[in-house]
Amino acid sequence: MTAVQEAGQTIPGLDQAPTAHRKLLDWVREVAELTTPDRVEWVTGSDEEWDRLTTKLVDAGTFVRLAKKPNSFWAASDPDDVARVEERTFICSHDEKDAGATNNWMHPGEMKAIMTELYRGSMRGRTMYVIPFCMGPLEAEQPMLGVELTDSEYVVVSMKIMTRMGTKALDKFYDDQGNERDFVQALHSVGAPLEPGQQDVAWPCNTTKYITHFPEERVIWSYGSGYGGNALLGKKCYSLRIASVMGRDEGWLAEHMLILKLTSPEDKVYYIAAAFPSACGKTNLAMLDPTIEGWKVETIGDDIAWMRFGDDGRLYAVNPENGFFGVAPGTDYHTNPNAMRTIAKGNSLFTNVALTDDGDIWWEGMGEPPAHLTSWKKNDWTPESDDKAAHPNSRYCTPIEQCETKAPEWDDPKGVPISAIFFGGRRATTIPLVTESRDWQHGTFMGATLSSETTAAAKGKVGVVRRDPMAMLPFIGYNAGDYFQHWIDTGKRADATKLPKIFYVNWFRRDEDKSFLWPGFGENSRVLKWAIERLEGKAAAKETPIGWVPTADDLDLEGLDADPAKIEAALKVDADEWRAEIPLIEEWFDKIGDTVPTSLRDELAALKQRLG
Ligand SMILES: Nc1nc2c(ncn2[C@@H]2O[C@H](COP(=O)(O)OP(=O)(O)OP(=O)(O)O)[C@@H](O)[C@H]2O)c(=O)[nH]1
Ligand SMILES: O=C([O-])CC(=O)C(=O)O
Ligand SMILES: [Mn+2]
Repeated sequence: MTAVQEAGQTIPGLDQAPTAHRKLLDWVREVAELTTPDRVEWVTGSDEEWDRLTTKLVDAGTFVRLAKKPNSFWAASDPDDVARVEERTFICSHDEKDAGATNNWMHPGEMKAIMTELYRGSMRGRTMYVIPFCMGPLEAEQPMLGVELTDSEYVVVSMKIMTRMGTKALDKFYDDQGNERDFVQALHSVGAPLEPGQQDVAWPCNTTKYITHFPEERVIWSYGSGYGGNALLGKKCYSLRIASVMGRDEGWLAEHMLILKLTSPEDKVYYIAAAFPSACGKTNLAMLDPTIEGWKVETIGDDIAWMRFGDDGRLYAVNPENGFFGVAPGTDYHTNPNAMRTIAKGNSLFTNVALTDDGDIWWEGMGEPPAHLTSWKKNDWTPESDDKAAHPNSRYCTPIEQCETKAPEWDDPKGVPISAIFFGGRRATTIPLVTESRDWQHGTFMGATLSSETTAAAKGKVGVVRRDPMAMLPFIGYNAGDYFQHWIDTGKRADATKLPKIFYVNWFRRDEDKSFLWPGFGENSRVLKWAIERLEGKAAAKETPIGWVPTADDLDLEGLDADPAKIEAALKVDADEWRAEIPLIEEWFDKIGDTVPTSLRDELAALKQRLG
C-alpha cells in the first residue's frame, strides 16, 4: 500500500457515507485518496447545511451577505475566472472522429494521465463534498442521477439552487427492487490546495483549466475553475454534453433550449422550446411578459430541454434544472420583471455584479446607478468610472420555485408536448425577425446553419459571427455531423403532423445607426402569436427563398410604438445578404466534413438555387 492510500484511509468523513452504493463508495474513496482533502462531507441539501456553508463562505470572504435581499449573497470571482472556457473544454472519445471538428479532443488515456497528476493532492487543506444530484424530476421513471465531488463550497450551495440534490437525490440511487442505479461521475476541483497555515483567497482557482468529458463512460472531470458552466457540472457538462450522447444512443434530444407555456385568449395551451446561444435571450423569452392582449406566458425552463417522444407520438420536453443561472446585466423591471420579482424573494446568489453600499446588488441596465458602488473587481465605482460596475457575464442564481410565472407543470416528469421549436441567434444583418421552415428537414437545416455573434458568456472575443448549430456549438458531446443526422432521424421517427414546427428568429437585427430594428423583450409575444397562428392555419405569410416570412400586415402590431420602416427592415429577406451567407455555410459544412447529412447538403443546394 502506498503512502497516499494509507493517508486516504484516515480522511475524516470518508467512512461516514449515508449509503452502501458500491460504485459510489469506491469512486469517492478513489478520488479522496488521489486528491487528499482534509475531510470528506456527504451533502444532504438541508437548510442547516446551507446556513453553515454560506456562513463559511462569508467568513472566507467569498460571499457578502446582502442586507437588502433575504438569505442572499454577493460573490466576486477571480477576474480571470468569469465565463465558460471553450478553448479548455474537451470531448475525450476513444476515436477522434467521434468528437468531430467542432470539439477539442484528446485521447482519454492521455487526458486522464495529465489530469490525474493535476488532481493529485489538489484538495489538500480543503473539504471534499459529495453532492448526489438528479437532473429533472426525482419522480421520473428513470431519474437522471449524478454525483459531483468538489472542493468548493460555492459549488455546493449553487448546486442546491440549480439541481435536486442531497438526501432526496441519494434516495433514488436504488430502484424499487433495491438494485443500484448508475449515475454520472462528475469530479471538480478548483485546483488550489492549501498548505498548513496558508491563508485562502476569496476565489480559489488555477490558471490551468480543463473542462473534460469522457462521453463513452459518462464521466466529467473539471479542474481549475470555480465558475458557472465550468464548475456546476450538472448544467452544461452533464445536461448537454453528456446527455447529448445519451440522447444519440437512446433516441432522444438534449438541447440548449428554454421551454415556455403560451396560453391564447381562447385558453388554448401551447408549449414552445427555443434554442438561442448563450446570452442571446433564452431566459428573457422564457419569462416574457406579453404586450398583446389576452396572451399569457408561463415558464417551464430557461436554458436546457430534454425531449423524448411520448406514447401519443408527440415530442415532450422536460427541464432538467431546478434554478435559473441568468445573465444579470440588462435585466430590470422593464425587460424582465419576472426575473426581478424572483430574485427579490431572496435565497439567491449573485456573482460578479456590483454591490451597493447598503447591501444590495446593481448592474448595468438596472436604471440609475447609485453614487457609489463596489464593482465586480472589488474596486470603488462611481457613475464617472470608465469600467463597467458588473461583468457582462455576471449572473444571478435563483430557484425556479420562487418564479411567479412558473407553470404548475414545470416539474412534471412526463414533460410538456412541444408545438413549436424556435432557433435564433444574434445577427446584426441578414436574418429576418422570423422565418417558418417548410418542414422538419428544412428546419433542421436552419438549426444546423444557425449563426450568432459571440457574447461574454464564453471567454474570448465578443461580437464575432460564428456558426452555432442549434445554439449547441460548445455543447454537442459528439460529432456535429452525426448530431445533425440524429435530428433528421428524429424527424423520420415521428408522424410529421405531430412534429413541432420549426421557426428561425432574430431579435437582434440592427439599423445603420446600430440600433435594434425590433423592440424585443415583451414585444416578442407578437412573434409567438404569429407562429401559433401559423400552426392553426390562421396567419398569412409570404413564401421566400429562405422559408415563410410574415409581412408587417401578417403580424399583430396593435399598440406597438415603432417606426413601420424599421419593422419592414426587420422582416426583410435581402437576397444579396443571403447570397453572401452561402459561402459561409459551405465553409461550415466543409469544416464538419463527411458526416454532414446528404439531406442537409441538398437543402443548401436548393437554397442556393432559389436565391439564383
Ligand atoms: N435587443 C434585445 N435584447 C435582448 C432580447 N432578449 C434578451 N436580450 C438581451 O440579451 C442578453 C442575454 O439575454 P438572456 O435572456 O439572459 O440570454 P440567455 O440566452 O438566457 O443566456 P445564457 O443564460 O447565457 O444561456 C441580455 O442582455 C438581454 O437584455 C430581445 O428581445 N431584444
Ligand atoms: O454555463 C454558463 O456558465 C452560463 C450559461 O448558462 C451559458 O454560458 O450558457
Ligand atoms: Mn439564460
